[in-house]
Amino acid sequence: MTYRAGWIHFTNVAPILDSLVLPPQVSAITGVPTQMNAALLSGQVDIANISAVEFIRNADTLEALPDFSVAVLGPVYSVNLFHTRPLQELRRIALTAQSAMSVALLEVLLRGRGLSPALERAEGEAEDLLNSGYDGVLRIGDSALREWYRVVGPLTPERTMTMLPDSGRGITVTDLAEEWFRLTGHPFTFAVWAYRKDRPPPAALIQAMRVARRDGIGHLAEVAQRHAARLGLPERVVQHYLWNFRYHLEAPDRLGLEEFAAKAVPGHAPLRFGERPAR
Ligand SMILES: C=C(O[C@@H]1C=C(C(=O)O)C=C[C@H]1O)C(=O)O
Repeated sequence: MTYRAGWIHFTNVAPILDSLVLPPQVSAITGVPTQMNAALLSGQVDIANISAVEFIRNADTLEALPDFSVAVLGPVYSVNLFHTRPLQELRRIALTAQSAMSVALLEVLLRGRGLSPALERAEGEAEDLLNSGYDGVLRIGDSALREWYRVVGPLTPERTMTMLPDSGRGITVTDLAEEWFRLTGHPFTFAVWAYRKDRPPPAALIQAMRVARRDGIGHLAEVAQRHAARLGLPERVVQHYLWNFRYHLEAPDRLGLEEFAAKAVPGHAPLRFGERPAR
């Protein structure tokens, strides 16, 4: 019987997925986070790299691979709130329907500051939405990375990624993972590779994913070059963006995940992970 995978194939997982050779009898589909979350929860696929909040919400039926994550310590560059007034004055924020995780994180961060602006789903470019009645726009993934760079770039030899300002063109960019770090001192884990407890992945798939990740991280400059061309961004931006991710769900990433779970989904079932690979 075929084992079905669902991949959120944003650039941030290119170092794992680009060189992945699926074992025989494993098939894969791709989509944005909310599509892959739904595909896993409905049983359309058996494993997917899903929004960590959906893993937490469904902890009674799901388990996650113990050594795969999309996490960061500090800024992520691609989960951004673009806004035209100070955070405490925001009245109307446009959310993206692609994302479950960033919406849950935004809610936690707003609640922590005692803020309650209206949150509405609306698609489109951040700048267009900011010109049409919204004072905040939440965007994720490749388009958020591109819009961030359009607002705060360009990079010069004197201005590296971490030195870029947080505003430009009258727009401030609040990086939600950096806000999380300021609040907790922990990494933020955006995605885990989850599967239904009764449908664990074949060992050959996990092995192939580990080989692909090693290969991707070992050839990060080439991965960055390929995707920079596709995204229309400088190679240096994409390379920094990619090396900044934590792909191994290490102890700090789990700590961040557990802390987020306690804040966002109080009373959730215990989070379950498959066995750790031998060291
Ligand atoms: C950091 C990101 O991570 C992704 C964001 C997700 C979400 O917001 O639901 C889900 C999976 C992650 O891979 C991003 O795409 O910008």
